[in-house]
Amino acid sequence: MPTLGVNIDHIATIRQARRGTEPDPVAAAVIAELAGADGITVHLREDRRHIQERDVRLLRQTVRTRLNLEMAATPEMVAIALDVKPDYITLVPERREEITTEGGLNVKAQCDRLGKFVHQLQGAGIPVSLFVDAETDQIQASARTGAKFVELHTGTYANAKNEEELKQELAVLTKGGALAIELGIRLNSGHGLTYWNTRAIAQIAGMEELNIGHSIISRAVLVGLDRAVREMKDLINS
Ligand SMILES: CC(=O)[C@@H](O)[C@H](O)COP(=O)(O)O
Ligand SMILES: NCC(=O)COP(=O)(O)O
Repeated sequence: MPTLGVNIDHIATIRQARRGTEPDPVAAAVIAELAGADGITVHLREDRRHIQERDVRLLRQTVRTRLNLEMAATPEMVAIALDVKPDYITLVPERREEITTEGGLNVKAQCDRLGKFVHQLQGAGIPVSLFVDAETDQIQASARTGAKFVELHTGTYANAKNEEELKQELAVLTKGGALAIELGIRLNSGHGLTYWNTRAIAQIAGMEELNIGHSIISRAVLVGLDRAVREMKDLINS
């Protein structure tokens, strides 16, 4: 069964709404690890809309499991990564205007450029994963870059409108996963996974890690609200 990487970007999104200090993603990472997370994932976006460089540097010191740094393939981000040295890096596409990551990298169109980043990062001892759609040509191109992992983008599967679409997308991911394994690439998946759609993805042969954030943090807000309100009432009444 795959391991679970908990993406804590969404904790930082709440903090950045007030540009304040809470909730602190570093504290969230500790709680996630104590609850059994096998890894912590953060996406340091170029526009710094949620996770900040400060978070990544502190997490490097505090995370006891694995720190997965998601980032765009740019010289600025590579310099940060080489300095921080996360346990692994996931290269992802970024568009400033997007609300969240909308699809996988076009590795086929930028095989040489991405290959250079992969070579530089893996040469420094940091395994690289490429966030890709489960398409044959993208997975084949990923293999040509020398990246050790791919992370299959599960967003289209997560957005399926009915059972038939869900089945179709699951078949696409299963086929893509099999191709990655056949080509000797290790397999992760993530994006949009929830308490309802994750099990089937966890059962794909060779799946090593699922990176899940939004659904876990959304649930945490709801299951934690009762206690938070009670604590404030107690404080007021004390
Ligand atoms: C690459 C990916 O699927 C996730 O990391 C996702 O992008 C989380 O970051 P955002 O919440 O900024 O989209
Ligand atoms: N790479 C996917 C990830 O880290 C989490 O995505 P989401 O669960 O927040 O959609």
